[in-house]
Amino acid sequence: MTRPVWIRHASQLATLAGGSLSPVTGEGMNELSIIEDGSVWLENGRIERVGADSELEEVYRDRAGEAEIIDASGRLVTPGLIDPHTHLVHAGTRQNEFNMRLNGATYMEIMNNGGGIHATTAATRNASHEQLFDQSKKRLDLFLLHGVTTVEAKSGYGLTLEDEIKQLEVAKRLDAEHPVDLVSTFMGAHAVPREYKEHPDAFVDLVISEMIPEVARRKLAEFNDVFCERGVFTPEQSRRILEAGALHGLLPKIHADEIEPYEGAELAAAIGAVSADHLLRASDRGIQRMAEAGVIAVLLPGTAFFLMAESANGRKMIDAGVPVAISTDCNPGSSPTVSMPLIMNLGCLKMGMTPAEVLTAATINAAHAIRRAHEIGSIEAGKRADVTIFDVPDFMTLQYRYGVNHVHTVIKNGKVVVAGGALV
Ligand SMILES: N=CN[C@@H](CCC(=O)O)C(=O)O
Ligand SMILES: [Zn+2]
Repeated sequence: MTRPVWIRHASQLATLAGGSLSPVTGEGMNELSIIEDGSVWLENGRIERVGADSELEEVYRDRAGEAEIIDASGRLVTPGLIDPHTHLVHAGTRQNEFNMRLNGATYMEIMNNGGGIHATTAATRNASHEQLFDQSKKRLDLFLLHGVTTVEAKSGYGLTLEDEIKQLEVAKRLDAEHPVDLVSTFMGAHAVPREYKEHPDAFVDLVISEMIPEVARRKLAEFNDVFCERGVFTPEQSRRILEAGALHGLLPKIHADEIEPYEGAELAAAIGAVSADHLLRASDRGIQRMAEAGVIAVLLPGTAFFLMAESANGRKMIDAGVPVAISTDCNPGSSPTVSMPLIMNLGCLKMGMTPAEVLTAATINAAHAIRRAHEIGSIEAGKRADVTIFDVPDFMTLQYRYGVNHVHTVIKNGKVVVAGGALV
């Protein structure tokens, strides 16, 4: 049995309370529900009580001896960060392509010439379960060191039933064996594999008739995602794939309007997707429709940064009433980072978001984007005891002193898993 943990005297305890029922929008994204000189009691893996330190002192004085006490004086305490969009489970790296892009090649040119997603697909197909597990676990350790306690992970580098299942099984094992929780998404429609180059519709049929039913039958994923992009999957193919997934209980997500405007945001709204992700080139009409339909925009400013493209217009989306979440998009081609703190910095610097908005986007709205807001994303009694402590005094300094990992302590399920910036 783990001891209770009592976090005391946080200079700012950003609880993000009050947003669990529906994604936070508009001015609400600036409301962090901060408690100064804040205090949290964690017990049996749950948050038991949250409030001013003087209030918890009254309640827990007699039990102080039982608890592991963490003095958070001068520090910022937030919900454990949540990354709602990653391609965590993959083999190999693509620094050669980075160099090619720096020399003028484009992301899509590289992919159309057999590199890009195809290169990682070949490496992932060739890797054993054990090799994939080891490589992905290293990345997951780094996520934890950067304050992240829950990660969404997509398949999509197998592109055969067997290899997609291999990726999803690695994710399932990581979820079981690693402190970070994983939420799985099936993304068999990440690219048309080379062997189907001349018959893309036959591959779409395979995804629909064989892959989706089997992944759902084995309960290996909760979400279904597709790369809707000119030269990859058309909006019509994407719609078929997402509707087929929904019939099997897989909730739709979509990689939309990343490289070119392609009516992905409009499609997300039309089918009621949980989220539309990327949106660098989303149209004003698409943004409006997403706001009306309540589709969450999962914005990935690291991808725009690394692809040297103009970022999604987070400011415009928030002002239009779209609920915004942010994510690393961790993958070996377009965003090989594991740093949610850096992503929050980029949210401010490249997407016009405020320090408060990026924290909302990386916690409670990220929880909504993976349908976990009833469990995580805020520091409220009854929720899972996932908490991150930063060695900065307030949420503004977290963005101001950019590019640095300020994570000091991470508590996952009520257990201290990072202390003094190192894995315990
Ligand atoms: N755009 C599609 N998929 C990934 C990149 C995958 C890769 O390049 O390996 C993304 O979200 O950016
Ligand atoms: Zn992605």
